[in-house]
Amino acid sequence: MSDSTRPLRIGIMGGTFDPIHHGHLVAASEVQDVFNLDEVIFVPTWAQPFKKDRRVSPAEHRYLMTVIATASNPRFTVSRVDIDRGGTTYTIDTLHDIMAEYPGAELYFITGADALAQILTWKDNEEIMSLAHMVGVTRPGHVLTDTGLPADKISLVEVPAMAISSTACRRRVGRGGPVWYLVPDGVVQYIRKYGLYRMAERSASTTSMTARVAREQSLRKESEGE
Ligand SMILES: Nc1ncnc2c1ncn2[C@@H]1O[C@H](COP(=O)(O)OP(=O)(O)OP(=O)(O)O)[C@@H](O)[C@H]1O
Ligand SMILES: O=C(O)c1ccc[n+]([C@@H]2O[C@H](COP(=O)([O-])O)[C@@H](O)[C@H]2O)c1
Repeated sequence: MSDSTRPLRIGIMGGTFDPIHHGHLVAASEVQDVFNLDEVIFVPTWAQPFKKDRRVSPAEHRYLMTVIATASNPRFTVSRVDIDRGGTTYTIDTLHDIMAEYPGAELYFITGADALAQILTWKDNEEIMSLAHMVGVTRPGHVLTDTGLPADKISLVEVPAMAISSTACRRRVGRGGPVWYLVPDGVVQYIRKYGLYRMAERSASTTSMTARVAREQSLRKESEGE
């Protein structure tokens, strides 16, 4: 329950969310509980600086999937600040935008162990840590550590292990596999409705088609005695 005499405590979960999955949701829910956060704001990126060489789904799809996934939790909201600002998504800008919307709030920026390990390479990371408390959460396959980071600015939280990544979800859909129970039901249906992540399937089938045509051509040449 929120205490009106203390500042609002706002969690921020930034992510590419392509698609959002239960690993993101469990992490946010656990941190909300541990720090008694009034709200956790999910902030889909526009262009994450370290993912610029990747194909990423249009921001509106990622935003809508995030809205669908979080709709049932009264403490979860979704912000468009990174999408509407556009350009490269730097967390320092995210924090300034959220601070402008919630003056005086205490900010808690939530990251998985993999993202936390890179934080010293983020733009203006010292200022980031002066504006928000960083909360690193456990993630299967990654070591959660605060080595080299200022102890008073970081907390480490163990969350139920969810061995899920957006990459694995995209690959599953691409090969026609299920993502039920890895992502919320509404997100499964959204992915199907808009045919997201089928490129991998198409390019795989194109590749196998190309290989088959080449094989057929070489067999024909052999039989024609060339
Ligand atoms: N299974 C998980 N458990 C804990 N934290 C997670 C998990 N998946 C993602 N996160 C954290 O959520 C934030 C947003 O992650 P992101 O949207 O990049 O998902 P991802 O699964 O890592 O995506 P991709 O596979 O496309 O790189 C990051 O801080 C990341 O570390
Ligand atoms: O500010 C930076 O330099 C920076 C560099 C890499 C990642 N981030 C942020 O880290 C969050 C998680 O990103 P991602 O791609 O792992 O979902 C997201 O909010 C990104 O904007 C931020």
